[in-house]
Amino acid sequence: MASLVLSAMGLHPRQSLVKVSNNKSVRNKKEGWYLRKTFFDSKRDRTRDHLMISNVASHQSPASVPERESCADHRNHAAWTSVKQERWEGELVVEGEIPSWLNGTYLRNGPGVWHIGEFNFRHLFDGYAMLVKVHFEKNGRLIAGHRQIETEAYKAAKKNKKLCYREFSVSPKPDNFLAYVGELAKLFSGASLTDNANNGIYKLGDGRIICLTETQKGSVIVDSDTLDTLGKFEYSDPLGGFIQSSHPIVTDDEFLTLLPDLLNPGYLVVRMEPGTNERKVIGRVNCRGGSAPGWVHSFTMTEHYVVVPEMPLRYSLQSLLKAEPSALYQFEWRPERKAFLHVVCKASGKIAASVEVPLYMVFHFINAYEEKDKDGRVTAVIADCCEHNADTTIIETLSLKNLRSFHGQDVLPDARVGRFTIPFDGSQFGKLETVMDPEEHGRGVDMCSINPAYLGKKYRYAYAIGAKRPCNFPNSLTKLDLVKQKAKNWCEEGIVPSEPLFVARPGATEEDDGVVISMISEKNGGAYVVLLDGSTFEEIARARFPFGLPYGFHGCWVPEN
Ligand SMILES: CC1=C(/C=C/C(C)=C\C=C\C(C)=C\C=C\C=C(C)\C=C\C=O)C(C)(C)CCC1
Ligand SMILES: [Fe+2]
Repeated sequence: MASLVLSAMGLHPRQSLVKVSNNKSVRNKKEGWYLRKTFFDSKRDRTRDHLMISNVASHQSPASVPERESCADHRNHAAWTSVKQERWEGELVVEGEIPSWLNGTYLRNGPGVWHIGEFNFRHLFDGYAMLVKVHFEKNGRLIAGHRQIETEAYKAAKKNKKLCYREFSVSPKPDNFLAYVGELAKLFSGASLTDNANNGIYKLGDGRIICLTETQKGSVIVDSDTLDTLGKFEYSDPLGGFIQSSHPIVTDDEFLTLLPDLLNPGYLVVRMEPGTNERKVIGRVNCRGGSAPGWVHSFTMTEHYVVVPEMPLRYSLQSLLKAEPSALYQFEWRPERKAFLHVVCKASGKIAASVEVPLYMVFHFINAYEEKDKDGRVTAVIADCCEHNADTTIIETLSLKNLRSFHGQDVLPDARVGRFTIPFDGSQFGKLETVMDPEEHGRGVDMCSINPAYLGKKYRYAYAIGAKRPCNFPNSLTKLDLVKQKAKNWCEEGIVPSEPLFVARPGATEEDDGVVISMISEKNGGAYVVLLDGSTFEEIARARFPFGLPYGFHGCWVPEN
C-alpha cells in the first residue's frame, strides 16, 4: 500500500519522505518535507540495468516498472547507458530556488536506447529517440518525465527484435541476395532510411512540437505534456528528396530549412508558414565542390540572408549504398573539393555571395549577423560556429565504444568558436578566425544556444558545452562572451551535460537576463536538471531524477499559454 502511494506521487518506494535533518536529505521547500536521497544507494541498485525495448511500460513510476533482463554494461556512465524503462512521470524535489517567472515546459530530445535485445548500436547518433520533459509549474513544483518516441524504426525493432531501418552507423543485414536487391531499391526511394527523430525539437509558430532528424520522414509531432507521439509530420508539398537539415530555424513566423539534393548536388532553401505543412522554395544553391553536397546538420541566418554551408565532409552515395559503414559512415572527407559558404537573400532567393573559405568541420552553427557601412549597406555577413579544426576525428570519438571506455585519457579533439566573414564586395574568399582563445572553454565547444531574441542579429553571448581536461567528451557548461573573448565555466566531477538552453526572462532588456537549463548525466548512474543564472552563470537550482538518463542532444522551451 505504502509503495502504491509513493508510486502515485512519482516516488520510488525506497525514496522516502522523512521530516528529519540529515546530510543525505534534501529539503523540499514548498512542502517543508525532506527527501532522503536513497536512489542507487546500494551497489546492487547501480548494477540493475534493464533491457527495455522488448516491453512497453505504461504510465509508471520507477516503482512499478517491471524488472527485466540485465543487458547493458552497468559500469557505463549514465550518459552512455540506455534508459531503464520506456516511460516515466513524477514530481522532482527542488534544491535551490526556481525563478517565479519560469513557467512552462523544457523538452529535450536525444538517444534513449542503444540496443535491440543483445544487438548493440555502435554510435551515439544511433540511439532510438527519447524525450525528457521538465514542467515548471507556477507554484514552483517540477513535474518531470521521459518517454520513447514511437517511430516506425523503434516500433519495428521492438516487434521484430532486430534492426529494420538504416540508422546512422548501422544497417540491417539482408538475409539473402533477393533481400539485398530489395534493400537497394528501398535505399533509392529513401524507404530503408530511419525515421528515428532523435535530434532536434522545436515549437512551431502554430504550437505544434516537432522532433527531427536528418531524414525528412524522421519529422514527428509529439505532445509536450504527455510526450505521446502524435504522428508523422507529413510535408504536403511535392518537393521530394529524403534528407533535410536536423536544425531548421524556427520562429513564431516561419520554419526555414535546407534540403540537400543528392542527385543534382545542391541545396534547396525552403520556408514553411505556421499552420501549414507546405514548404515553399525560396532559392537554390548549386554545389561548387563537386558531385555531392556537404553535410548540413545545421545552418544559420541573418535578418535578411540564409547562410548555406558547403562543408568538405560530403555525403557519400557509395557509403549510403553499402550495408557496412565506411570510416565516416555516410560521409567522406573531400578536402580537394574545398569548402564554401553561400549567402541566399531570403526575400529574392538570389545568391548574394558565394565564397571559398578555409576547410571546416561543423555540426552546429551558433548565429549570424550583417555588418553594415555608415549608409546601412551590408558589407559582410558574419557567421559563428562550433568548429572542430577541420578534423573529422570527433565523429569517431562519439562512437559508443570510445565514449564508454574513458579511463582519464585526454582524448576529446580540440574545438573552437569559429567566425566566418563573408564579404559582400564580390571577393572570392571568405575568412575563418578563432573568436577566443580555445583554452577559455577547455578546447571543447559544441551544442550551443543563444538568446532567441538575438537570432540573426549582432549578439554577445552564447552558451555551449565545454571541456575540463582530461576528458573524452565535453564535461562542462560554458558561457561565451564573444565581445570580451572570455568564457565562464560550470562543471562538476564526472558529469556529462547536454545542450545548455537559454530561456530569457519575460520583459528582460539585457541579452543574458534569463536562465540556462541543462540535463546532467552522472558517472554514478544519476541524473539531474540544473538551472544556471544566465548572467552570473552560477547554479540557482537543481532537481534530481530518480534514475540515470542518457545523454541528449537538443532542447526547446514551451512557455505556458
Ligand atoms: C547524418 C545522417 C543520419 C542521422 C543523423 C543522426 C541521427 C544524428 C546526428 C546527430 C549529430 C550530428 C549530433 C552532434 C553532436 C555533436 C556533439 C555532441 C559534439 C561534441 C563535441 O565536442 C541519417 C538519418 C541516418 C541519414 C543519413 C545521414
Ligand atoms: Fe544537432
